[in-house]
Amino acid sequence: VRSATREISAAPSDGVLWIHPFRALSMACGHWFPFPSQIGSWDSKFRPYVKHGSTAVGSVLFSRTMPTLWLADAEGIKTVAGEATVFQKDIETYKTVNIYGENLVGTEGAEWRRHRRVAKPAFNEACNAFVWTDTVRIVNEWFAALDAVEANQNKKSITLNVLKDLAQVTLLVISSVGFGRRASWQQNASTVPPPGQLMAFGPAVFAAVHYLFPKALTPKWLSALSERMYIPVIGRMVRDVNHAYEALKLHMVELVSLSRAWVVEGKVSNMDAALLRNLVEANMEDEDAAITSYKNLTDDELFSNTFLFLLAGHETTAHSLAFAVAYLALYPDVQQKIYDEAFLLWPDGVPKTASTSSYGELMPRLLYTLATFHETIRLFPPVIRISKLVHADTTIKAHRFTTTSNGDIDNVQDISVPVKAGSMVLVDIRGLHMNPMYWGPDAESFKPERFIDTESYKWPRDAFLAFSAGPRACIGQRFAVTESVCVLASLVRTYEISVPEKLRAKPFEEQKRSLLSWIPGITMAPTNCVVSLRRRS
Ligand code: HEM
Repeated sequence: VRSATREISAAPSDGVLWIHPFRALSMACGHWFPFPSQIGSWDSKFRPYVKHGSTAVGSVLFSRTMPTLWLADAEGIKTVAGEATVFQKDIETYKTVNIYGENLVGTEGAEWRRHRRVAKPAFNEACNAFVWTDTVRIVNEWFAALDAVEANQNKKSITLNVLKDLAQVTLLVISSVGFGRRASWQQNASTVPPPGQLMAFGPAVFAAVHYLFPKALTPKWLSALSERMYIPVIGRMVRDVNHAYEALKLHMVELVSLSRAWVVEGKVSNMDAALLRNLVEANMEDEDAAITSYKNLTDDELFSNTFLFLLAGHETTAHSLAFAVAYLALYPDVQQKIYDEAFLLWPDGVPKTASTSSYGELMPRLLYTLATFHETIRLFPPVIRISKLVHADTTIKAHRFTTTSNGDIDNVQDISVPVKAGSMVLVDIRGLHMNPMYWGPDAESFKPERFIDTESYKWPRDAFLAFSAGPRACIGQRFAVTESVCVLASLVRTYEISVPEKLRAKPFEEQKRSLLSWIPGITMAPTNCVVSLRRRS
């Protein structure tokens, strides 16, 4: 440990990192340990960097006696994100999502390029236009369901935890745009599965996401054994996990078979379910050749990417939207500005359907809504950190500084931190987002205006990393932003969002603590986005 500490001694050391930041234990006890002032805590924000007066802080990962450098520095992170051969993904940490095989997020180098080249062409402006039209269609279904609840309860407003509904919205959007599956809003766990299926589509995806960690932690022999004999305590759960993944696989087989048939019969247009079509076509090409052609996917990779996109394409966006809705309940002035923006677009209310051209016309007019979404994921980035393994000796730029009593950063000095091959660099997204060097002394406050450029101010692009950066940046960034802006504008145009009745008399800080509470999970997961919705006249 001592020699590992010496290797990164140019950065101040925070000591030993006892818990691997990407293991299940880090998620299980992430709220309490490491303590929030320590590096590696899910809730440390920028505190450890202030403690050490440096935007680069060293520590040693105990389980691998590996020197690790934590970075909350825009300049240093730009190098790490940009130099893809020196800083490679620590793919070990992505095994959890490799349930069905290798996929885009969990591969590196030539393998990763092969997956990315297959998927990338589907993420274009035509796809974003479909995201817009499908989101309008799906939020209308959601609003109709909300109105039905309101009418049933005979009340003027309803109170609900929006996360479940937003997960449903975002799942329906990725299923429709990416995979051509137009599922109904009404599906839930008790929906009778269609013939040949074990569960309805939506519930199968949610169950698989719910059981992601148990699935990754259960050895194959235990899964098989649980189907043959009674295993006390955990047997039932293991069987439920098996059931969920089998149910999802059956749906994926159906999606793939349909798409394959359409491709063979030449029935698909270039735009329809482009993501699925790309994956399927790559799987069909060169069937007899060895897997050396870049545009080729094995069956396992086809299913694994399908699962990955269903998961990554809805979970992060749903969590971000739920935090955003909680913020809108807490900050009525911000909500009013979104309403004003949305009213100009839709004076008669959100239309029941939208044409694909409305994306290009309306999206650029929702600048404040976009700023609000960005500000939400600055404060609550779903992915809070990314690990990279260092493959060659190199140096990383960072800064030393002092902090004044009002939180201002002072005496900033450039430093260069040498890192050796075999070390790990942890890109601390939440730390960077809370760094006052870029976001000012009020970096922890919610202010969408900081994402609006003016003549004298350009918001610091390099200090915003919610979608990562460089070649491994999120492939679905524009997809997520289009969908989220459309959901937020439509929701605010249709409903007034407020803090729920039982919190109204409480002090603001308590309301905030309650509505913005979260737990560590695959991503930062909101736990209590309970708001009151009243339909606007
Ligand atoms: C608010 C929503 C989203 C956020 C904040 C987000 C964030 C991120 C981040 C930080 C990464 C890099 C992860 C890493 O390197 O470990 C990433 C990668 C990825 N995201 Fe997203 N994402 C969002 C929505 C989406 C959507 C809607 C899709 C698909 C439709 C998607 C698909 C992916 C995929 C496939 C990757 C892996 C890309 C690669 O490694 O080449 N994401 N995302």
